[in-house]
Amino acid sequence: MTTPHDPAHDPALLAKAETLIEALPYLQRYEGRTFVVKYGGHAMGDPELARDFAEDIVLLKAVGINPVVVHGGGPQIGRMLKALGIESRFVDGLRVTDKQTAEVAEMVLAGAINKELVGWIARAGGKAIGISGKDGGMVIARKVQAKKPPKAIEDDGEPLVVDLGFVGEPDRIDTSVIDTICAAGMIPIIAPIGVGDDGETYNINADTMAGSIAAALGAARLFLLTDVPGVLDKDKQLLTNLTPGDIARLAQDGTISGGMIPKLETCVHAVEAGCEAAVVLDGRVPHAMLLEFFTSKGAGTLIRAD
Ligand SMILES: Nc1ncnc2c1ncn2[C@@H]1O[C@H](COP(=O)(O)OP(=O)(O)O)[C@@H](O)[C@H]1O
Ligand SMILES: CC(=O)N[C@@H](CCC(=O)OP(=O)(O)O)C(=O)O
Repeated sequence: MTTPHDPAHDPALLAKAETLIEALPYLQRYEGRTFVVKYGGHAMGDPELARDFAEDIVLLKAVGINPVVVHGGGPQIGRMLKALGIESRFVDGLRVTDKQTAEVAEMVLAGAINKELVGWIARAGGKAIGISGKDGGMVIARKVQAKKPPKAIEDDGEPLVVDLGFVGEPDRIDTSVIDTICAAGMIPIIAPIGVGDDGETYNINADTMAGSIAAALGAARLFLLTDVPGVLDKDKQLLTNLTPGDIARLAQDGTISGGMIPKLETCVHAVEAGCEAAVVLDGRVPHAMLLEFFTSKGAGTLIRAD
């Protein structure tokens, strides 16, 4: 004989219901708002994580939030350049981009990766439109000049200005293309490529692109998915809340370094220019974004203006 299953006393089912109820105030507060999510090239290698990511994005859309995805693809560009016998060189974390490299970057970002992500969203039951910053004249880029680190300072004491070639940063953003896609019930997937006033194609760092788009949209959140649990202190403990002032101190005392510096500069720019808050979180954790957003515990590091 079997005992009939009693859902009212099943602890696992009750826990699921509690999790949904815990999400209710967040759903009410953010309905109709925009979340910009940067999905980095490192996180894309694992198909299970890509599937989880797509499900999270489709869930956000289903509950009335407008997700806007900006993706990277640095490792994938590097592999394609290598296969073509072209060397990759980085200065200040930015890829030195000659004409041929710009063509490869556009092919990999706006072609292969962009359409792969559109496919993942479709498999999760959503509708995505894949575009780059060039489409609809959305992102007009200006050329970036990099300064080499202090050790490269020349004899006359002046930092050596390096010509990065066709590396850009957003100068002007027309958000009407994004608004149109969102209003049609679809999810924009954006490759970090822009066009200059000179008509040239510019390769834009994906964090920078996401931050500028979040600021232009006045997004409720900018999520930057990376390969660490968030910003860590000198004892490797997670710093859960930071302001631009805290970030300046952490940069000065050397707590943050490498790729985390431009990433946090992007967050500071975004929160000071109209985005409500930015979050650096671990893209290797399944459903990290949902945990951060829909539970009271949160995850990762939240950055708000002072
Ligand atoms: N204080 C810090 N906390 C966390 N990560 C840090 C810190 N300082 C430097 N980092 C480095 O920043 C890296 C994240 O930046 P980056 O490699 O540019 O990420 P992504 O490729 O995901 O854009 C981490 O993998 C880590 O090595
Ligand atoms: C100018 C510049 O460096 N552009 C980046 C664009 C891709 C990117 O940023 O990808 P991830 O987020 O995966 O690193 C590049 O060429 O690698």
